[in-house]
Amino acid sequence: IHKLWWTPTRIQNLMRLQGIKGPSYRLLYGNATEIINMQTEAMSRPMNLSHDIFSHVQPHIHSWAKRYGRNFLQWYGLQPVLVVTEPELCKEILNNKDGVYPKQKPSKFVKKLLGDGITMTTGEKWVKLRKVSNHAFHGESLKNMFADMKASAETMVERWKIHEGKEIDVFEEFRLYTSEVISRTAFGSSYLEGKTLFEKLSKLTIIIFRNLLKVRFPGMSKVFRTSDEIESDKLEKGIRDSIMEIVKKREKEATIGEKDSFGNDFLGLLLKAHHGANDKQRLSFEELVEECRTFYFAGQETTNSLLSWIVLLMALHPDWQEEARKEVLQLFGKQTPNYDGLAQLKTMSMIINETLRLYPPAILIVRRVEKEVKLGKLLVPANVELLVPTLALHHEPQFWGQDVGLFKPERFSEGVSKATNDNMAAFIPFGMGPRMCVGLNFAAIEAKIALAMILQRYSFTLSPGYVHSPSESLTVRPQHGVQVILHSLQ
Ligand code: HEM
Repeated sequence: IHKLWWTPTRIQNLMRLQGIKGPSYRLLYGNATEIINMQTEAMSRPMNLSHDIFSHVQPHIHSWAKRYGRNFLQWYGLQPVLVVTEPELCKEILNNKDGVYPKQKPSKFVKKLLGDGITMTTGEKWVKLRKVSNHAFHGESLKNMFADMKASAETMVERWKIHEGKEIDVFEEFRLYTSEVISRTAFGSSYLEGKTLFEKLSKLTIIIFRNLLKVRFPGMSKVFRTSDEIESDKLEKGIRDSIMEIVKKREKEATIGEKDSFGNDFLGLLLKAHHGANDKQRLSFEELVEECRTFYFAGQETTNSLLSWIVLLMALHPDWQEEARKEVLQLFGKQTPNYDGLAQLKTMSMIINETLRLYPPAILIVRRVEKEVKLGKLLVPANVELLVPTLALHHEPQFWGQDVGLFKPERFSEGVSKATNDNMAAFIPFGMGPRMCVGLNFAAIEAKIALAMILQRYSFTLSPGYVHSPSESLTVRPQHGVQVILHSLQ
């Protein structure tokens, strides 16, 4: 009774007294059933070709924010979740100056994907992991990865030759491309070598999303295991085995004891940290495997969706497609784009930003309150989760104007701070503060090189077969792919 009724009622009352309303807590399930029903209903309706996707993808947040106000309380089962869309509060949470808003505790399904790796962990362990990935995905290291990205993009556009004049599903194509890029650049491997690993990651992602809101009686898993629990255990083991194979192969190739013998890519750096002499910096084998799993996932899913949405938007807006092509041809002609030149693609950056605003691949950022804390004027009790809904902020007319749902890359013509009126929390596709995306620059270069090479060779129009259905499955992805017709420019 204490856990199921007294605590939720106390928290609900405490928040109501401070003006924070929300859908009422329901015994054991909280608002999980309502959320699932609203999402199922929204997904069952076809969507017209509009970019007003907020009410379609997150109908509960859309409708409850309207009904209860900018900040409201909802319940994932017994877990109270404070949804925060007030920019000042979002900033306070994400900047996390005093370390009072750590990452949420992952559910047992999420743990199978992300473990206690960089995206989930805190404290000294996070500092140690972040140091390795900062080194691997910034500055010179990033420049060194460019040749592999270019080669992967070349392979992709070569493959497209057989689709000239025909329909092509770019979501599927970018899945291969982004898998190839992260395999080659970070792990010195290839998509084919990691094929089963990616397939298992993809299946695990679907299971995780399916179970995010499922409520189970405490201790139930010890008595009865669902088919998803059994399947996810198998997938977790399969992923681990595939990663071990890649790691062992690299270890074998290396001459232990020689400087840099493990290589300078991400896997090489992880192995160096694993075999390193410094106790404090050393990674255990478990930590190494977790990091590989995280980057195989984070490095692929997000950029895959982003590239697909960009192509959709450029197919719908041929004027912007033409502008972007003009810029690429002016800078590179028909030559393969070079690393430094990519930074000068201004129109393309505007298109990327506007796509990230309308279709941010990562739509929720979650933190938790460990001990009672003052957030702005609100007193938030311990164990409440805080949810910063990126999609809601990116689709807020108060920040972006009444044309919020329109694709208008010109918003970003004078940079992000001008586009947001210095309201930093209005545009956070890569998060904000110390936990901001490690792969931001990597993703930007990966996207630009692919788009530049496509624009040099092809124009594209939307296929009549395309069905618009942005759906959430850890990232916002096109449920039925993005089909376009390719027209050769050669
Ligand atoms: C369009 C592409 C991408 C988007 C939209 C994106 C989005 C995000 C967001 C919103 C966060 C912050 C999460 C939070 O604060 O809780 C994040 C963190 C992270 N991202 Fe990305 N990401 C992208 C690409 C990548 C790539 C390519 C990689 C790897 C190469 C990557 C690796 C990570 C990692 C490791 C973190 C955790 C950082 C930490 O907690 O210190 N991401 N990403």
